[in-house]
Amino acid sequence: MASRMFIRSKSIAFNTLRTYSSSTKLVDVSINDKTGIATVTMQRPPVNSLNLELLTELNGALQDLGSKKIKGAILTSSLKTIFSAGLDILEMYKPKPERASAFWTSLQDTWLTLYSTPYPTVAAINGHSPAGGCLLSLACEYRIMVNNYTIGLNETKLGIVAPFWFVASMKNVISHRESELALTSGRLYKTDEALKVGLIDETAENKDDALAKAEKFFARFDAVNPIARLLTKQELRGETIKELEDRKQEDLDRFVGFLMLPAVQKGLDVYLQALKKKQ
Ligand SMILES: CCCCCCCC/C=C/CC(=O)SCCNC(=O)CCNC(=O)[C@H](O)C(C)(C)COP(=O)(O)OP(=O)(O)OC[C@H]1O[C@@H](n2cnc3c(N)ncnc32)[C@H](O)[C@@H]1OP(=O)(O)O
Repeated sequence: MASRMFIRSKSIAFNTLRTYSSSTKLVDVSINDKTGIATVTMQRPPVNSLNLELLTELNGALQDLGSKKIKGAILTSSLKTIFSAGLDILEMYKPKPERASAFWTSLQDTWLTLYSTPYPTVAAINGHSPAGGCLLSLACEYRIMVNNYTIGLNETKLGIVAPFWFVASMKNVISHRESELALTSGRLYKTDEALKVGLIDETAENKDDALAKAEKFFARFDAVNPIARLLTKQELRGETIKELEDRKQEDLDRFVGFLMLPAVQKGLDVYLQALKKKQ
């Protein structure tokens, strides 16, 4: 983990700022050359559900930013009412074991990259953000959420269990007690409720407001030594990162084994049917 961060901290010092824009099919990255702020936009309609391809592109984009001199990165969505619907349930429903392994590994890797970025990160949560969507935002350093949406780790509502690093991500942001209440009941918080428990840091009127507030958050570091900032982040996050790095294979085996259980497949089937019937 230490090497993950140190390599990137060197790149902060040696690269120069330049205008940058890159768009893959599922992720758009742009760097504002005046502010030095990168905006990473997930764009997988209809709901930005996280499949193998989106996660692979997102991880690549976040890693690339580690070699550029940026002031910070904002993670957001191109969709009007959804940040991310979480993991693509179709990746878990009747999966081929090899695809399920690649999918889960890409989620682990994306979380590891985002949780340990050398640059500051803000989630501009411009829509609903259940489960894996909430996980992505929890991996950022700061969360700004547009009013009247929902966020939370609702895994138990799908009959599945949030892995230890999902739980740790939440416990590192809100209290142990609130995490227990939230996770066991699969609670989705409305924006104002999320603010009250500290799951998000600020609310916003709309996406533009969220982006403007993110810029102000990054300005907090103008007078802070970037290496001191990074080492402090590493100190605070290192233990959680190391636990997943040490238990990555065990976590993968559990995930694939869990998906193969008939009761889990039945639960996902019921949940998917309910989602489709909603219309
Ligand atoms: C011990 C180790 C065990 C490990 C266990 C595994 C742990 C893994 C943890 C999982 C975390 C997850 O992320 S699971 C995903 C959880 N996500 C949700 O519960 C969200 C479900 N979706 C919604 O609530 C809503 O779609 C929405 C609020 C996000 C948006 O609502 P809206 O009304 O705008 O859109 P629709 O509901 O009509 O959806 C449009 C379209 O998208 C399909 N859809 C929605 N969400 C997902 C999804 N997560 N994956 C795949 N597909 C999704 C929905 O069915 C609609 O499809 P159709 O147009 O075909 O009907």
